[in-house]
Amino acid sequence: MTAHITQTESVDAAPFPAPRVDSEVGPLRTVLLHRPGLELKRLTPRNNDQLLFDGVPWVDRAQEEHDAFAEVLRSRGVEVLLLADLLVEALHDDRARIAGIHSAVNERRLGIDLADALRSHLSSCGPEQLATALMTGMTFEELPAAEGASLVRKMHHPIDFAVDPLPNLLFTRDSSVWVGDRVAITSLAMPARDRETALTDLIYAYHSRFRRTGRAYGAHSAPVEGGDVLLLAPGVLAIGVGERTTPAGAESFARSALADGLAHTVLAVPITQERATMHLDTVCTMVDRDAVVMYPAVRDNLFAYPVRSDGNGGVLVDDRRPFLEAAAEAMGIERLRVIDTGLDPVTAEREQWDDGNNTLAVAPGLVVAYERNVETNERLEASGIEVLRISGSELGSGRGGPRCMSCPIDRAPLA
Ligand SMILES: NC(=O)NCCC[C@H](N)C(=O)O
Repeated sequence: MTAHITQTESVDAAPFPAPRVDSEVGPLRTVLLHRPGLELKRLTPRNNDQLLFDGVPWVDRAQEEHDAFAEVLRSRGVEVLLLADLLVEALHDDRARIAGIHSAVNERRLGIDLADALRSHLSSCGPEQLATALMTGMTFEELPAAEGASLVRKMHHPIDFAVDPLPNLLFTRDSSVWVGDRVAITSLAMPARDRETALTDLIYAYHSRFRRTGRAYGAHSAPVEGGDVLLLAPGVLAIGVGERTTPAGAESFARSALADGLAHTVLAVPITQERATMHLDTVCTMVDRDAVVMYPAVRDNLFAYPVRSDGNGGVLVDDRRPFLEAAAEAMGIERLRVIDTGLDPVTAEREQWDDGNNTLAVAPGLVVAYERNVETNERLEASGIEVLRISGSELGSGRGGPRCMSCPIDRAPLA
């Protein structure tokens, strides 16, 4: 599990206004994306399952699709920050370098000698080369030649990973999440993604842009992934509990958000523990102030445990209730509108698998969605939602859509 970095207390005048995110749909001003890079070229039919991809993507095309996604956002006035750029910039700080190297060198895998050698190799790298190693990983044959005598190295296959690649960096949604003016570094459940948070942690700790950003959640280790956290309205969070976020993760995230005054109500929402529904945002995302797009198969059996503060640093947990009812009440609205993703169960299941429900709101009633989910998009439009279509034939092989591939850093408040 990643150790969280204690944030520096620097009070340098920041050239950027303090960012914040209070909702899912407030006009998007700044977003963090990751343009897929060489780490995707590490995927093979032998390792793709373990690395959480459902196939082996055509990397050049995935990059083109991602560039088009970023361009759609820019064309709507959104500032796009790229994770690799932030990482390189942060790695100019020696403390960030130490943290990055520490996260990459696995002594259990490498043994003492090779771990030492790798540490000194990475220490000699410039910020760009180090960032590439941290994201792309290293095979044993890519280690510097000087370690040729290591038994560990001799006994590994040359293309085994000495440092694992991080192909799921593409899904920036999961490794950090903003609530109000604070950022939470999450705790990722799957070993293939564990190290991603070491990178978001060091970016938010050491990149000059985030020097004044406070932390939410703190150094908790119970799994919570950003794809499970929905900011339904200012002060109202929903947290999916399923394959990734655990009950303990939801409880500690809720406790922390309530104690910090970042939320008044947290809805813990059980979801089926399987790959197709790995996060809450695979079955439900907000498309307007009072509307969600939702997989019809879960519509009537999605429940929520409302969690509130007891006023004494503890929490009160209510009995479970239908999610839509509990959400509307906590949001202070009469009804949360639901746009179904197709009535025919086979189409609905196909489009859910292809992230039809995983939309990214650019503003109330304006979302980015994969073009392939034809029926879902038509239904959204029939309900008055404007859909910006992007292609995702290659991007989608990692099983994530526009919301998964984006971490909003700044949204304007809802009027
Ligand atoms: N929020 C999301 O649903 N993120 C998608 C993550 C996909 C990634 N391949 C994973 O299995 O974790």
